[in-house]
Amino acid sequence: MAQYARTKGSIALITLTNPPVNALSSAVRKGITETVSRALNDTQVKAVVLCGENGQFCGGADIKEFAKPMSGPALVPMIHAIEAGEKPVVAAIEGIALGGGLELALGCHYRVAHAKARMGLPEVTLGLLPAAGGTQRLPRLTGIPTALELITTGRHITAQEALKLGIVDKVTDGNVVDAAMEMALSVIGRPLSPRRLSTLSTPPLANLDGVFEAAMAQVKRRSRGAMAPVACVKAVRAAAELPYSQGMKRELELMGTLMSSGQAKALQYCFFAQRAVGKWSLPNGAQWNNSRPRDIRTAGVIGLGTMGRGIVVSLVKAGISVVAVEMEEKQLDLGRKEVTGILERDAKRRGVTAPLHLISFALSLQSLRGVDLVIEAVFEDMELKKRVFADLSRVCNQNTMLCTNTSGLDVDQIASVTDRPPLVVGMHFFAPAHVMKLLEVVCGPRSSAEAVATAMSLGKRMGKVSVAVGNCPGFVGNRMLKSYMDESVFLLEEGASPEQVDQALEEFGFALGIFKVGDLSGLDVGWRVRKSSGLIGPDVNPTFPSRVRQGRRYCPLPDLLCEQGRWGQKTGRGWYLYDSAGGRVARPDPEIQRFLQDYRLRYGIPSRRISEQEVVERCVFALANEGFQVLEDGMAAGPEDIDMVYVFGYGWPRHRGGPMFHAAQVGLPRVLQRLEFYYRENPDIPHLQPSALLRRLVGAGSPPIQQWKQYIRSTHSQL
Ligand SMILES: CCCCCCCC(=O)CC(=O)SCCNC(=O)CCNC(=O)[C@H](O)C(C)(C)COP(=O)(O)OP(=O)(O)OC[C@H]1O[C@@H](n2cnc3c(N)ncnc32)[C@H](O)[C@@H]1OP(=O)(O)O
Ligand SMILES: NC(=O)C1=CN([C@@H]2O[C@H](COP(=O)(O)OP(=O)(O)OC[C@H]3O[C@@H](n4cnc5c(N)ncnc54)[C@H](O)[C@@H]3O)[C@@H](O)[C@H]2O)C=CC1
Repeated sequence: MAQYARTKGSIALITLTNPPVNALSSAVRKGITETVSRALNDTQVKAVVLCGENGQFCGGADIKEFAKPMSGPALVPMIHAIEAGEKPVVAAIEGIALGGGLELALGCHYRVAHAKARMGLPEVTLGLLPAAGGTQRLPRLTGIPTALELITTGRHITAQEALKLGIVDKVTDGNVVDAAMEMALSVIGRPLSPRRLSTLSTPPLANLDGVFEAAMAQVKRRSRGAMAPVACVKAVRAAAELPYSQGMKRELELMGTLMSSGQAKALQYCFFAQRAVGKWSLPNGAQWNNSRPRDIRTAGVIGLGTMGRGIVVSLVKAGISVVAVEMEEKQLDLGRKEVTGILERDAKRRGVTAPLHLISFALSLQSLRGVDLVIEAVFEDMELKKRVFADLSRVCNQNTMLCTNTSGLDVDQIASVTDRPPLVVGMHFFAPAHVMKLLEVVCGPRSSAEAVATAMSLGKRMGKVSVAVGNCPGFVGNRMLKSYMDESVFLLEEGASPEQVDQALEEFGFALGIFKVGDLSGLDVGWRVRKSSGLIGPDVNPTFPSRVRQGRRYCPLPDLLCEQGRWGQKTGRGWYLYDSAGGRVARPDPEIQRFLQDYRLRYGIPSRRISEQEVVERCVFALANEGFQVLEDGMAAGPEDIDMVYVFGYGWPRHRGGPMFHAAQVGLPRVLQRLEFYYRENPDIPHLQPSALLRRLVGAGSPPIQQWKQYIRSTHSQL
């Protein structure tokens, strides 16, 4: 899988051939090893050019092989043989040089890149480090601070940046292989020692300790609980302090620990899961590769509140012309100001002009007549949404697709008031919509394949991870979130404090604990939903116990908090105390302690000490348990879909793979046993009752997550 050709008389051209990204599979490594040896031994050959076929240099190690026993030649000696050889080797980098691909290029003596090429060492995102000498060669080339930044973030850089950092020697707009050949011919006979990165010292740096301590503190803050970034800092430190051979030993040691860790497995699972969710299908056989999306050039957004603003920004940044509609002048002005501000700040950061010419603002739905697609983001109120969709049916061209950003209402009911149910889907964004990467595409029973394909592909165009989900209350993400949130407040009733619960969840890896998230999003939002769904308010039978609703345990704590005007950050008080309304720094509030104590006294609930383990298990296993139910109900195509919803929409720690992967990693029998235990203790909490699918999987010997679909008994899958 590496072709060999002799060109221009004295140049050996070695081409990596392993589509689509020329990953370094064992066959490719064997091919490179053999062809490099052939070139070095061929007396006619004076220099070598290494390139990849189909416009891609190399996407790095073959990630699929990580799960298998190692076979074929190892990468490290292969790269070493290139570097140590007595003939100049030039890497011709087109498309990508990532991970092992860039390490291979760093082993070459010269590097020429195409102007559109991208490079990077993204191993950290897979729970690994660049263990083919990347952590040792890059610091010697760029200096320690740059290497630390690139290796700990895994950031891709452009050819221009690579040139500036000295990672490549030349950038060309033309044919990169021709340019590399030209360079190869020009360097024949020049000494190679200064080009062998492993033989160089890292550039001196004052305050080495300070730099590494700051880097370590930064990675620990940025990726709480993740092992790989910490190992990356340690490996680069070895490059700074040890000779190359000992640095390589340290790199290997650290890699060994990471490779066998659950985190690397989780992150690699996420890599493939993220790609798998794009391959959607519907029960009628329509799927990603047989359904054509429409080309969307113009869109309308209705409602310029929290969500509408971010949706407008996302569409405009994808190059789509947008008509933004509000119902009143004041909201329109506020929305216009916010959208313009976000786009201008973003453009300034990137040194480009803000695409403000793509947006127009209006106060009437009539302005949406000619658009290709509309996304509605008005208040979460079924009657209002139905009125808007009925109006849209009348106003818009009969071909216009109509989408709703509802966070949980029945998309089919909304579609039913239109003249075009097949062209209606849910496009459920997450706040802030221009930042969060998740898009749930809600497929109603009458949504056409074309509509689903269009929403999925539009999401991708906006840089989102689009996940197709079924049409049930709360869809996938919010439906599951309910059990997680319920558990967290039940724990407060039983003796925990908001900060104790949050700390346990943040230790687990969540970016923010559940109570901090609540304060951030506004506690009044859920309060309104509970009122409108009849859980609280005048419709509730006053003779019913306060802590029971619809036959199950109910916790009125969030309602009581809202009644006191504690709506979270916006009011300066919620589960925590803030300096002022709109404040961001959460402080524990003694008043909340008293409030919880009084509450427990009033309802005669004994307060007990709750362990961190119980907090995490009850919240996280309840979440996964609902996930099994979502699968059984046919609302998500597979566990990967659920996991990507949580990783990209809810701040789930990626190095734990998502709630379903986490359950598999903990061990399904253990999850089942703990859920059984907690359900025995709390028979009034139905979501702790283990799902039938979980029991079936345990009964079948806990098959790997990739096989779970075979055990789902849904007869009415929506996907
Ligand atoms: C202890 C001993 C020492 C061991 C030494 C370890 C050496 C190391 O240092 C370890 C490594 O190299 S780890 C790998 C580093 N490389 C990466 O992370 C790049 C991963 N790929 C990408 O970012 C995008 O696919 C990319 C940017 C390349 C392309 O993006 P696109 O959006 O254009 O396309 P995708 O849909 O993402 O990809 C197309 C198909 O290619 C598959 N694929 C991509 N990279 C792969 C890779 N590195 N290995 C295996 N498969 C890979 C991808 O799954 C997709 O497949 P299908 O979904 O089936 O089409
Ligand atoms: N806030 C959140 O975190 C999320 C909200 N959603 C959903 O997005 C939708 C909007 O929510 P938010 O943006 O939070 O609400 P919001 O209250 O911030 O904004 C709603 C906007 O719609 C406007 N509006 C109401 N009726 C209208 C009409 N007939 N024509 C034009 N504009 C009208 C209002 O003036 C207001 O500016 C809801 O369905 C909500 O459930 C979805 C995901 C997350």
